Parts: sequence; structure tokens; C-alpha cells
Amino acid sequence: MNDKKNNKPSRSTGARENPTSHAPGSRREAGPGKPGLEVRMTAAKLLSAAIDKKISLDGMLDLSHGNPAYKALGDADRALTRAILTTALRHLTRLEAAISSMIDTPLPHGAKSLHHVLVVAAAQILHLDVPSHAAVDLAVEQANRDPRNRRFAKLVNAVLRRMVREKEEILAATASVSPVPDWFRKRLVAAYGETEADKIAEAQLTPAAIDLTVKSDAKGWAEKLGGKLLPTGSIRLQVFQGSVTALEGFEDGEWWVQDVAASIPAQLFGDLTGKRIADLCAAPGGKTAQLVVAGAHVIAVEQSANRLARLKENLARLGLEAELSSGDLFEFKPDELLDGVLLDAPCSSTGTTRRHPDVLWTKGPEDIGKLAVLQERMLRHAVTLVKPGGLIVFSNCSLDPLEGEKLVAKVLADTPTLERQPVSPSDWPGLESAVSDLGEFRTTPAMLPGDETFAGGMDGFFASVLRVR
Ligand SMILES: C[S@@+](CC[C@H](N)C(=O)[O-])C[C@H]1O[C@@H](n2cnc3c(N)ncnc32)[C@H](O)[C@@H]1O
Repeated sequence: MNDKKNNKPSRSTGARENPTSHAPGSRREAGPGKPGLEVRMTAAKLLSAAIDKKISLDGMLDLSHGNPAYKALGDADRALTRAILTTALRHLTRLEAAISSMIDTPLPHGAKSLHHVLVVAAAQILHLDVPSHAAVDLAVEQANRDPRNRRFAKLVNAVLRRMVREKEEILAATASVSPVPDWFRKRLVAAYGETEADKIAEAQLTPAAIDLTVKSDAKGWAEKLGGKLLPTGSIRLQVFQGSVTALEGFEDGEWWVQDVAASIPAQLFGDLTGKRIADLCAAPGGKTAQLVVAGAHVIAVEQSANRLARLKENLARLGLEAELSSGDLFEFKPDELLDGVLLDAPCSSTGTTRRHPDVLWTKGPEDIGKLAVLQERMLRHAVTLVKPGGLIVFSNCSLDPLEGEKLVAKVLADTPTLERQPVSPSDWPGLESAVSDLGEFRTTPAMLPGDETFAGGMDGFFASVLRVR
């Protein structure tokens, strides 16, 4: 168990999430045809791939290149599979604590598939708006069908039925377990202190709100869409069922989806009218779009051909133009030095766990170290591309100082041609606490409180503005 102190669960912790307005197989008894079994089997299989093989959920759930069993499901079944998986991963430490508290003898070492069957069922029983009896019956059926697990079918039945009966007590009893893995909590505590670390960990239990960045007239669009205008000029939507692509303004390219924290780095350049800016890690292009709208001539550099194609589509929908440069940023050499570079570097993404709860299970401390080395090389290369007086904005969506504050401090320490241009907290009313003493942005999912109508929180992001002397 992963006990932590003095931390109450957020109001969302025990909330039931409605995975889909229609969840086939979840509404009926598991009869002879076993409706819904395919969904649970796929969920257990993909959970195993994420936890045991460290395969990213986004990749597996991709409709073009993703997992074949997942792709073969119908729309509603895919939605339910996704909901089960994200819920299981988000609440994993507490689900595991709940399961082990109900088993006298620990499961045999190596009984991984049984573990995944139990976690998939527990996620439904404790957190999803699907009938619990179907979750139990289908888990028992899964155990019975697997020769490795058949002898545990009775145990599965007993544990899960008890979980249904004692749901509220179990939720209360496991609320003191940290919702993040030990390795990550240790790093959070080292960086933010115990109290803040636990607030951040707790915040990752709440699915992220949908934020939009608009081309213009943020106030007008907030009113039209019934959204809330945030301190950055982003619009936060109320929780809704359905697709954002059906909302007013999408087809006309008036806005794009971008977490409020992700909208900050591109704004840190100040006036960009007529400036030549390279966006070195550009796809899918949320920040490229911001830079273009701000009046810059943007060169969008991206090494992944698929992701560059997505960026192109996104810009086309928005009616925006940028120069596209396909390839490795280390090979990118502009004809003349640039006015600025945005380096939104690839990172561990630990600030995005509200939308990507697999990150904490597919990545580990060793990834953070490796990514920090790559980011440092990228930043040093960026310095060579910018003219004296020009700016580099270095950003990423990691919560780890090794990929943010420490990295920038290290590069500044041995690059005399580079200086920090501090951000002034007074320029960011409502987000003052996100600006550090050194004038760097450090947002966390525990920031930006919500209210009755709008969810709170924002992605964890780091952003620093550097001037080339
Ligand atoms: C964090 S994402 C960028 C998100 C983007 N800035 C946005 O706001 O939409 C990082 C991107 O960097 C790209 N990338 C990684 N290494 C690269 C390299 N060496 N050269 C160019 N692009 C790279 C990845 O393919 C990925 O699309």
C-alpha cells in the first residue's frame, strides 16, 4: 500500500463517470451470448499491455494503427473500453489496495492476467456508471475461460460481490492511498513538498476539462459556447457528452482544443508582428496556430511525417498558414538567424496525467533522465538559430524539474550568450502563483480552482523565456 498522510479525496474521487450514453453489454445480464465480454477482455488485455509492456494507451486506441481487437469493436463498445481503461489506470493504486484488502492470501506471483481481470471489474464497480452485476459476471466468465485463472473463478466472484456490497466503505478506506505510483510521488514530494505533491496527485483523478483557444473575440465565443473565460484568454467548456467537433465555430476554424496551460508558452513572446519564428517541435500545431494568429511568420519543424500531416490538416481547418519543415530539428538550419524559437520539447508528459493516466505506468524515472538529456541538446541547438536580441521559449508538459527548472539553469550556467527574461506575475492576473521567483512558468493540475459549473485544474507545464545576447 501506498499510504499518504493528511490528504482527503477530492470530490471527484468517488464520483461515477458515465462512460457513454449507450454502453452495450453493460446493460444486460451476461447471458449465453455473453454480451459485453469482448469489451472486458479487450480492456484487460490493453491494461496488461500498458502496465506490463509499457505501451502507450493513445497508440493502442488509435483507430488507424491501434490494437486490432479494439478497432474491431463498435463505436459504443470502444467508448466503454476506453472509459474502463482510463478509469482503471487513473485509480489503479486504490483499486489494487481495495482488491488486496479483500484477499487473505496474496495472488500468486505472476498471476498478472487475473490481476487485470479484477482491476477491470473493480474500476466498473467502484467508479463507472455500468451495472455492477454485469461487471462481476463477466469477470468470472473471463477467469473461467482462461486455463491459468479457472481455479480462481470462485475467488473472483466472492471478491467482486463483496466489493459491490461494501462499495462506499471500500472507497472511504482506500481514499488515504496515494493515487500515483511510489516512484512518482517521491519525485513530486522532492520538487513540491508533501502537501502540494499530494494535491497534485489527487488532482490527477479528475478528468481534464476541455479548453479552447480562439483566433479572436474570446469573450464573445465564451458567451456563445456557454464557456468560462480563463485568465489566459482560453475558454473552458462545461462538462458535456458529445463531440467538440459538433460545436459552433469548429467547422469554420474559429478555435482549437488546447489545454489552458499549453496556451501559455506561445504567449510569452510578446508582440510577434512580422517576426520570423521557428516552432521546433510543432505537431499537432496548437502553438504553431497561436504564433501565426499573433502575426508571426512561422516555420513549423516536425520530424514525424504522420504528425506533420495532422498539423497541416489542423492549420487548413483554421485557415492559417505556416511554412512546414519536415525532419529532425537538429538538421534544421534557417537561411538567416531567426527572431525567435519556440521549443516545446518532447517530454515525460507527467503534467498531462488527467487526460493520459497511463503515463505514470508506461514511463519511469529513467525516461525522465533520458528525455532531459535530449531536451538539453535541443535547447543548446535552439540557441544557435536565434539572432542577438531574439527569444527562445522553452516549454514542456512535464512536472519534473529535471526537464524544466534544472535543465534551464544548467544551460544558462555555461552559455554566456543566453539570459533569462523573467515573466512578471502581474502580467498574469489569476495565475500569479504559477510564476516562480525566477520568473518562469510552473503550472500544475492542482492550480486554477473550479466551481459549481466548471471543473478546475490545468496541465502541468514549464515555460521559460530566454534571450540571446
Ligand atoms: C510535445 S509535442 C509538441 C506539441 C506541439 N508544440 C503543440 O503545441 O501542438 C513534441 C513534438 O516534437 C516532435 N519531435 C520530437 N523530436 C523531434 C526532433 N528531433 N525534431 C523535430 N521534431 C521532433 C514530436 O514528433 C512531437 O510532435
